[in-house]
Amino acid sequence: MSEISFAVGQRWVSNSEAELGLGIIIEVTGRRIEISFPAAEEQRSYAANNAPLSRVDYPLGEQVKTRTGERFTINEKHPLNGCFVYQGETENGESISIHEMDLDSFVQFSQATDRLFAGQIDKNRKFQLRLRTHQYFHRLHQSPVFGLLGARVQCLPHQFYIASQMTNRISSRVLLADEVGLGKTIEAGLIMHQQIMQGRASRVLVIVPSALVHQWLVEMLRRFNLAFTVIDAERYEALVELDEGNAFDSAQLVLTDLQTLENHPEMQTDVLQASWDMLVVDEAHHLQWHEDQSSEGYQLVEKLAAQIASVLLLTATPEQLGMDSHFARLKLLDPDRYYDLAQFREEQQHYQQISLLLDQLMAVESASDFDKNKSLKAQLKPYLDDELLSALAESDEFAAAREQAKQRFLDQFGTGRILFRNTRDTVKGFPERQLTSYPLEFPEQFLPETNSELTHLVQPETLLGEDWLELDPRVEWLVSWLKQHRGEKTLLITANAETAKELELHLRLQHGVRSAVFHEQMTLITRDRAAAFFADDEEGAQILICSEIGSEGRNFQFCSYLVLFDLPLNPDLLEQRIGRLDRIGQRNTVNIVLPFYQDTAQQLLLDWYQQGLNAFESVCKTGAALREQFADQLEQCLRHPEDKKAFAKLLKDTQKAEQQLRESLSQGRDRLLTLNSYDEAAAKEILMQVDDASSPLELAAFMDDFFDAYGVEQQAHSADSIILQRGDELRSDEIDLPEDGLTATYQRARALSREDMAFLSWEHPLVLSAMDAVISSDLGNTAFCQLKSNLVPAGSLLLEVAFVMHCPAPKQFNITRYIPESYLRIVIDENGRCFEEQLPEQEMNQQAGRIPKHTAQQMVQVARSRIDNLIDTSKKMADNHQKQLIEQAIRKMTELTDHELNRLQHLAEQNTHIKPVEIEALQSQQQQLQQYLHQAELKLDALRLIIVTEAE
Ligand SMILES: Nc1ncnc2c1ncn2[C@@H]1O[C@H](COP(=O)(O)OP(=O)(O)OP(=O)(O)O)[C@@H](O)[C@H]1O
Repeated sequence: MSEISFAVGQRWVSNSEAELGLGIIIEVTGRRIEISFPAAEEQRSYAANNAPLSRVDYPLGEQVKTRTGERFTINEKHPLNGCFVYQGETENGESISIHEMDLDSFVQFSQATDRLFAGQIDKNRKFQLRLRTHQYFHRLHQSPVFGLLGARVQCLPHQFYIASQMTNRISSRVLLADEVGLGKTIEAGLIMHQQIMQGRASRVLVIVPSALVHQWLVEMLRRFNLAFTVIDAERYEALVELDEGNAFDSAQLVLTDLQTLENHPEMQTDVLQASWDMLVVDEAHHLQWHEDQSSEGYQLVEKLAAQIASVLLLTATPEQLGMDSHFARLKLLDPDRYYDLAQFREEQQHYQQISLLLDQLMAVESASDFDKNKSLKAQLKPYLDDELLSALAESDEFAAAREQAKQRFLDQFGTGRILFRNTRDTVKGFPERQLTSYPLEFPEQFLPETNSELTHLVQPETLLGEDWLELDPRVEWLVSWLKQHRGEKTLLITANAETAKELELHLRLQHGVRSAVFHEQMTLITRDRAAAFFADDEEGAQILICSEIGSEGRNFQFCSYLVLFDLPLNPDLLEQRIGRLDRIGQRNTVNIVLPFYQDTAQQLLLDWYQQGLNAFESVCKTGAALREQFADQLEQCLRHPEDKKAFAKLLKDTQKAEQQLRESLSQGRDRLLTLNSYDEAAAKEILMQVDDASSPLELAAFMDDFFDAYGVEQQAHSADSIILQRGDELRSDEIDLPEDGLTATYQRARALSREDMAFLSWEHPLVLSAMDAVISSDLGNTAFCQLKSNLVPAGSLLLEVAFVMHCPAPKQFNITRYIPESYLRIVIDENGRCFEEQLPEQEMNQQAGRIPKHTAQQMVQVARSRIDNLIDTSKKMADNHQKQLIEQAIRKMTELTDHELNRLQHLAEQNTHIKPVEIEALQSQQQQLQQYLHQAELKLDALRLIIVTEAE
C-alpha cells in the first residue's frame, strides 16, 4: 500500500469500517487526505502515511456496478492522473467506459477468497469465533431491548417500561414526570443510552440546574458509560479562545446548566447553531410560561425543541408553576397534539369519562365478550374507527386491537402518550415517612407585622436582624438536637443561602459540629466537595446545611433525617425537599424534623400541610392545585394566626376539596396517567427479555475466546470478577481497554455493589469494540478442516460458507434491525448438493478436525479450480436467496414504521393541526429505508473448506 500515492477521485475502502462502503478521495493536502463515503454519508480525514485504507483496484474480468446501477464486466483499465478508467461490457452487451469515481459506492469485497488463495488460513477456533460474533452482533441489534442491557442499574420495571416505549417511536419526545426520587435521571439515561446504541442519537445536549451538573456527569459515566463534557461559562470562553469553531461542537455529549445559558446570550446563539439529536432538560418545571410572557429559559428550550428530534423533559412536579406552564411544556414536545390551552383545559373535564370507558374496555377479555357488549361498542363508536372496532371483535386481532385502542384513547383524548408519571403506589417498596415537630416560643418583641412579606412570616430569622443566631430559639434547639442524634447523618434545608451560610459557620465554630454547607453562592466544585464530605461514611460531616438549591435533584438517600428549618410556601417544593431522602435506595424510615414557632404563621403552615394535605407523611398529589385554589385564604390566615376560626374554616375547606380532588383525579387524570405510564404485564415481559438477552455466562465464554484470540490477558480477581490487561501480543488498537487494565464483572448484582468494577454487558464499550474488531477485520474468515462422515464419499471436498447481508446506510437508520438473519450459511459439495441440515453448525464445529496449516495451503493450491467452482456455486445460491431476504427485511421495516405513520394519520383525521409535512417526512424515511434495503447485498464473509474422511 505504501508505494501507492493518493489522488483525488481514487476509490479506497476502510479497513476498520467496512460498512462505510467504497470511499472517494476528495482532497489531498500535504500529509492529510480527506475521504468521503457516499453510501454512508460520512467523511473521514486521515494522515496519508497512516490511513487505515486499502486501495480498490479491480482485476480484469471482475463484475462491478456503476453509480447508476449498471453492471458490467471489466475488460480493460487505463491509468489517468493517478486514477483508473475502467472499460467493459454491460449485461446488455453495450460498451462502457467510466472513471472509477463513477463506480457504485455500495460495494462488496470477497476478502475471504483472496486470503484463502494467498494461503492465509485461520484456525477453526477463529472461524467459529467469527461466526459467533456475527450471531451475537445480529442478535443484539435485533433484540427488542437493544440499548437497555448495558446500564449499571437495578432492573426496575417502571423505568424499563418507559424506556422500552421509545423503541418504536421515530423520535422520543416525552415528559418524564415520575414522583420525586423514582429515577427519572435513570429513565433519561436509559433512553439516551438506547438511542445512542441504536445510532439514533450521537449528539446529546443535557441542560440541568447548576447544582446538579456534577451529579449528572458522574451518574451518566458510572451507570451508562456515557462520558459527557461540561461546558460552563469558563470552558466556553476557553473554547472560544481556541477559535476552532462552535464551542458546542467540541464534544458529542454536552452537559451545561440553564442559569449559565440564560446569563450568556452568546452561549445561547452557539448552542442553537450547533446541531443535536437529543435534548434533555432536568427540573423542567423551571421553564415558566404565560400566554403573554415566558421565561428566558422557556424561550431557549422552545427554540431548541423546535429543531431537535428527541426531547426529554424531566420534572417531578410538572404543575409546580401552574397548569399553563405545564401545558406549554407539553406543547414543546408535541405541538400538534397540544395546540390550544383552552381546549386542553376543556379536555380535562372529560378525563373521568374517558378513563371509565378505558377501564371497561381493558376489562373485556375476549373478542366474543367484546362483540356481545353492545353498550360498550356504542360508547366507543364516537372515538374509534370502524376498522379498529371490527378488529376488537376478531379473536386473533383482539389483543393487539385493544392495545391500539388504549394507545389511541390516551393519545388523542387523554393525558397523552408523551407524559409518563409513575407514583409510589405503582413502584412500591418505599420506607415510611415520619414527622416530628418541635414547638418553640418566638421572641415576642420580634413578632412580625401583619403586612410583612409572606416569606418573612415563614422565615422568621429574616426579621431578627444581624444577631438572629443569638435570638432565634431554633438555633439552640438545633444544637441540642444534633447532640442527641450524634451518629445520624442529617440534611437541613432552609430557604435562604445567607441563613444556611451563617448557621453552618455558627455550628462549626461555636459548637464544634462537623458540618458542611451547600448554597448557590458557592462554585460548582466547592458545592460538590461539600456534598462528598457529607456523603463520606467515616470522616464525613454529620450535617449538611443546604439552601433551597439542595432541595432539587440531589441524592441524599444515605441519610434518614431531614431538618426543615423553615417551610416553603409551595407544597411541590416541600415534596422536592423530602424527596432528597425519600428516594430509591433509602433503606430507613425518613424522619422529617421540624422546629416551629407556636401560634405563628409557621404553625399554621405546618398544620395546613399536615392536616389539610397530609403532605409530610405521604406524597400529596393535589398540592399544587389546592395551593392555587386556596392561595388568598391561606395568605389571610398566615397574616392573622390569631384568627383561629378563619384557619379552622380553611382547614375544613381544604380537607373537603382535597378529598374531592383526589377522588376525581384518581378516577380521571391520574388513572389515565397510570395507564400510560405503566403496564405490569408488559414491564414483566421486558424485564424477562432483558434477563434473557443479558446471558452473562454466554458473554463470558465469548469474551474468553476473544481475549485469547486478540492477546488480552485475563486473571481471576475474586468470585465473578476478572482483571484484564493488554498483553504483549495485543492484536488490535481498536479494542477499548484502558492502558492500565480493567477489573470487571459480568454479573449485574456484583457490578451494583462494586462500583470500582466495570459491568461487562453485551453493550459495554469493550464488548462492542471486541465485536467490531472481529467483524471488521479478516480474523477467522478462512479455515480448512477435516470431517469424519458417511454423508459423502471419503475424499469429497465440501465448502461451508457464510454470506452476510451488507447494507451500507447512515447509522441512524439502524439498518441491522431489519435484516432477517445474521448470515446465510451454505454447505455444499462439488455436485451442488446442500448439507446445511445434515451438518448443522454446532455439530460441524464439534466434529471439525484439525489439518496442519501447510497441508491445508498445499491442498488449496492443488484444488484451486475445484474450490473456485464451489465458491461460484455458493455465490449463485446466495444470489437466489438475496431477493427473498431483502423482501423479508422490507416487510419487517414496513411493519415497524407503519405503526408510527398510522398514529400520525389518525391524529391528523382528528386534528387539523397536524402538518402534512410530518407525515411526508415519515413516509420519506420509510422510502429511504426501503431504498437502502434494496441495495443490500449478500457478502461472502467467511469460508471453511472441509475434506471428508471415512467415519469409523
Ligand atoms: N434502577 C436503578 N438502579 C439503581 N439505582 C437507582 C435506580 N433508579 C434510581 N436509582 C437511584 O435512586 C436515586 C433517585 O434516582 P433519580 O435521581 O434518577 O430520581 P429522580 O426521579 O430524577 O429524582 P428527583 O425527582 O429528585 O429529580 C438516585 O440515587 C439513583 O441513582
